[in-house]
Amino acid sequence: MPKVLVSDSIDQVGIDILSQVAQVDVKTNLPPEELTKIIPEYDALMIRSGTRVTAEVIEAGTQLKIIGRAGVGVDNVDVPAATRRGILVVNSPEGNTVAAAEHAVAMMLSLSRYVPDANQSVKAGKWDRKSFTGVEVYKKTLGIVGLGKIGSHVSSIGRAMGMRLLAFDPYLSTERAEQMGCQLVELDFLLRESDYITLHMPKTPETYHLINAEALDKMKPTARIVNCARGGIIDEAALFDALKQGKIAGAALDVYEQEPLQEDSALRSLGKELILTPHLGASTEEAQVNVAIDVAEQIRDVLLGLPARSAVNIPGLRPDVMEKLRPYLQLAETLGNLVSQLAGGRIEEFNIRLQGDLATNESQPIVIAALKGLLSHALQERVNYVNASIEAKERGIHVVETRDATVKDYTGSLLLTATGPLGTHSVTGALLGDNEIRITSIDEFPINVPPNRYMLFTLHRDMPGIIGKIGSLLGSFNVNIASMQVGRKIIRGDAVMVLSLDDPLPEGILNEITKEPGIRDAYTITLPE
Ligand SMILES: NC(=O)c1ccc[n+]([C@@H]2O[C@H](COP(=O)([O-])OP(=O)(O)OC[C@H]3O[C@@H](n4cnc5c(N)ncnc54)[C@H](O)[C@@H]3O)[C@@H](O)[C@H]2O)c1
Ligand SMILES: O=C(O)CC[C@@H](O)C(=O)O
Repeated sequence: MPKVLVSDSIDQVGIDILSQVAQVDVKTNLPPEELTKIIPEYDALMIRSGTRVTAEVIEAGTQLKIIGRAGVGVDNVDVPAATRRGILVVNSPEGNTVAAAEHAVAMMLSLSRYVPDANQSVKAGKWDRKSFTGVEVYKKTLGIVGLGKIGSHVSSIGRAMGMRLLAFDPYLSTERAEQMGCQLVELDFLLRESDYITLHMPKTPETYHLINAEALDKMKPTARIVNCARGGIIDEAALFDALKQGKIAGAALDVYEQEPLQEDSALRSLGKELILTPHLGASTEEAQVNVAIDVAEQIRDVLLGLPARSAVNIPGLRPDVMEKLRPYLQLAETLGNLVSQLAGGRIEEFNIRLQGDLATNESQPIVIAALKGLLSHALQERVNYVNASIEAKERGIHVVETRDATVKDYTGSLLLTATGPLGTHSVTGALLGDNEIRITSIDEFPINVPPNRYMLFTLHRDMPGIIGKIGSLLGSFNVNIASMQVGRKIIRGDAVMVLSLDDPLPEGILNEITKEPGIRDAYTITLPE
């Protein structure tokens, strides 16, 4: 019988499902070295947010076939390490949406009426009504940052409470936001206008410390902010200062830069202007049943040799089909991610062209992988091989799929074209003999470069000296160039330059590059590791 380790507390309904096919051991609060020691015995691991599944744990898990996260975020799992070992990582992208949204609203109302402090005061034997005069949310402006599943649910509750709704989401169309009764605005406007701000986006390099001292300075002195998304999106030190100095009226946090929150965190010393909960967003009976069923069923199915329905890293395909398609799925995801960044993220139209040997009906998973790549910059681990098409549809992206078997440059190639705020951009890619990914054209300019974590693309006039200028400019910002290639159609016409960089591009440098004579446009790209 296979063995499953459950290392965080999950609802009994999940244990019952797993017990149908496996021996289930529940061992919570394991120190990391103990987990690494016992993991070789197990075929599956089921966790919540408490267990850190590091590359070391994955390396030690020689029998592991699947890691199930009873919840959405897989930021506590080293997913690339699992993928390298062929271990499925599954989650429950929607099981706790309502719970998290309701917790954010509860925080907003508690902040407005000082419910936690008033309760403590009465329990301490007092009858103090004066200290707890609150404010109403009716007719106030609610700024939602990240209008995905949870943000949308918060918007419908906000609307029902008579609030004016603003939203900032760089990956969502104005039409989709309007359908939810929200006015899509820039972040600056939202920060300045909102009485309440609630955060519902993933933690990414882009959103890390998005709410810093500068952002807090822009908020009204009467504004209140709620973070039930991920720790690190708000700079906690800056928030402490802003609350202490009365720059904003209040904040409520469910998530922290470090969890559990350090015992000596300065945040614990603040008064009724700050409400803290211990990552309770998903802690409802209903959500815990939903996520436990969602994930336990997937672990059970995989142990029975069936596909998983919500795999974050590998689609649920038959192993032989998967073996053949795996390099193409990687190609499609990488190109999808790249073209979405070139087009500016908020994609309106997406064209997927399967060429050469890929122009068959068996290539459908490649189309899905391209969509997953397209959305992954915005949605991170919440987009998977199952929901990618639905997510694209719900975001109003017009997807066109074509096949052309006559293109013979490579055995099979993929041409992706996306239209977004930065215009229409295209990228072609193929696999070399040893399944190495190559980007073979950008905006129809022929190139031949492997994808890299950090890349810079320029569209420029092909003229002497331009490459040297960009090289020196990057050097002056201490950015090391790993490789460089130019693609052009005619000599001294337009050209693209593709630079693979060892370091991310520092802020402001893109502006400097576009100011150089001859440079028409420049784009910076970050691909997953
Ligand atoms: N506190 C909890 O217990 C709890 C429970 C569930 C989810 N969460 C967290 O809540 C957050 C939202 O989850 P969801 O299920 O709604 O995700 P989702 O993927 O459905 O929505 C996320 C939204 O954020 C947007 N986004 C991406 N980058 C952005 C940026 N830079 N600025 C603004 N918006 C951006 C995306 O376009 C998307 O619309 C996640 O961080 C998730 O991990 C927390
Ligand atoms: O309670 C949990 O397991 C964390 C929930 C939440 O942060 C998630 O990512 O699903």
